[in-house]
Amino acid sequence: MTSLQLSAKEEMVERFLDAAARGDLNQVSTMLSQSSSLIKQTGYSGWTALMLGARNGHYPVVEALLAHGCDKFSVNSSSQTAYDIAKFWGHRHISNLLGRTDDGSQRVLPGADLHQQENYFSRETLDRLSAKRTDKVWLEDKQSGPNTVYLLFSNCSPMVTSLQEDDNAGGENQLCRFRYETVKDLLQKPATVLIFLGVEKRKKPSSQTVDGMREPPAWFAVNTDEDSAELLKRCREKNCCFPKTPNRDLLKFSEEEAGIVAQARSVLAWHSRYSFCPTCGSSTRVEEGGYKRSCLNSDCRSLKGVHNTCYPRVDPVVIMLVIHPDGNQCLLGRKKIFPVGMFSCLAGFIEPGETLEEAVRREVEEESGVKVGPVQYISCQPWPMPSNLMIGCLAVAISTDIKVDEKEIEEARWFQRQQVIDSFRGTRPAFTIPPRQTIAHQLIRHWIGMNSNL
Ligand SMILES: NC(=O)C1=CN([C@@H]2O[C@H](COP(=O)(O)OP(=O)(O)OC[C@H]3O[C@@H](n4cnc5c(N)ncnc54)[C@H](O)[C@@H]3O)[C@@H](O)[C@H]2O)C=CC1
Ligand SMILES: [Mg+2]
Ligand SMILES: [Mg+2]
Ligand SMILES: [Mg+2]
Ligand SMILES: [Zn+2]
Repeated sequence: MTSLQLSAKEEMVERFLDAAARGDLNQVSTMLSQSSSLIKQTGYSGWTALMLGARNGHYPVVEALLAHGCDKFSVNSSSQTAYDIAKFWGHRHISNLLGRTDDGSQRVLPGADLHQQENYFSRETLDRLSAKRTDKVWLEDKQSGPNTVYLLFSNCSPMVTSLQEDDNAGGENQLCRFRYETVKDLLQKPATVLIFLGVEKRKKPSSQTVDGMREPPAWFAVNTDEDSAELLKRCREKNCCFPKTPNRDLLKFSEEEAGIVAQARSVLAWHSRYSFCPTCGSSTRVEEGGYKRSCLNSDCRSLKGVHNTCYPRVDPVVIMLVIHPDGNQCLLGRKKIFPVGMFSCLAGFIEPGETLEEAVRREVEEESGVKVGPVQYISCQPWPMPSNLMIGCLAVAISTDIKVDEKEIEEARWFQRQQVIDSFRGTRPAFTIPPRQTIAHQLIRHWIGMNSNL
């Protein structure tokens, strides 16, 4: 396409991108002051100004774009961020700048790659204030506070409002929020479980108003055995519901709400499964803002010393993308229950007395027959179904013959890097990639972004 065929706007975007690629800081700054939206535009190459500045080693341009608040996590069509590009081309000073976390911790851990992937269910919107869980007076005061927020759960599913897709950034479900007056009768019922989730994290001090002087709102989750139709009557909005496909619907929240749901649902699921003392079978009492169950039998061993049976459990699971020794293929598998055509990373529960590296090697060999050498941790994800912690790793295979364990896996296959890229793009997909909310999706994306030939 010649420049004559470009619209005025497209032409401006191309001039801006060209300035960033050439390292013309003056022109980049001038154009940004005229039109700030240029910062997120991509040209025909699918690259942003930040990516082009990073590709060509223009530190001042990258610095200026970051100062203007550009999104350093946006990716090009090969799923690479500006950081990946700078690192690949050996512009260390730029990859260090792009990889820097806000607290400057990269300087404390030199050489560490601190550009951590944020996974769905991982965002901490609330400050858990765990020290307040034993402060009964403070907790009771918070329960009836005028700005306290309650979430209602039935059978460990949250009550939600279903939104049209564009109503809410990234989410189709929104948690229904209640005040004390609407739920206070429920709190009196013996079967109700109340969890203190935390208080809202303070926003930056710049937005200080009269409101800013108040204590941040506390959040609680309530699970009751009241009939779900009765619970819905408390809600004045028309389209509130308890989702019919609870697990799938947990993937439809905004990032902020997903983190809260992960916390609440895992703790509530623990209560629903551990109502009696695991040590002696007696009844238990809920304590510490819903974070402890103490045995009511005064002779019980669980009351002496610290017993992990009194606290909510987390089950660690390793999930790994196994890379072929040639570096250009990855191993994916499918379970019978997966949607048709979907392949995902292999995964498995860590067993007692096992390191995460050994768990990766054992699970991969059990499920696919492939032997694994080096293992590298990448990122993790709370997975509240009911309370797993998915520990995401890359692993390098040292053998390649596949022999699946048919009890666990229907099929496992090596996929070429190009097949994976095509599947991300949706062009001639060889298989379906798991949804973006899963750490499996993010691990596959990470590998694609890591060692591509730009
Ligand atoms: N977020 C994500 O991207 C993904 C999440 N997952 C989650 O990881 C979990 C584990 O993966 P699998 O391949 O099923 O594990 P797996 O390969 O260890 O096999 C599951 C079997 O392990 C046994 N097991 C051992 N400890 C267990 C425990 N604490 N809880 C339940 N079963 C236990 C059971 O016999 C179960 O049938 C799944 O339940 C799934 O929810 C799995 C894949 C992707
Ligand atoms: Mg498995
Ligand atoms: Mg297994
Ligand atoms: Mg297993
Ligand atoms: Zn007991």
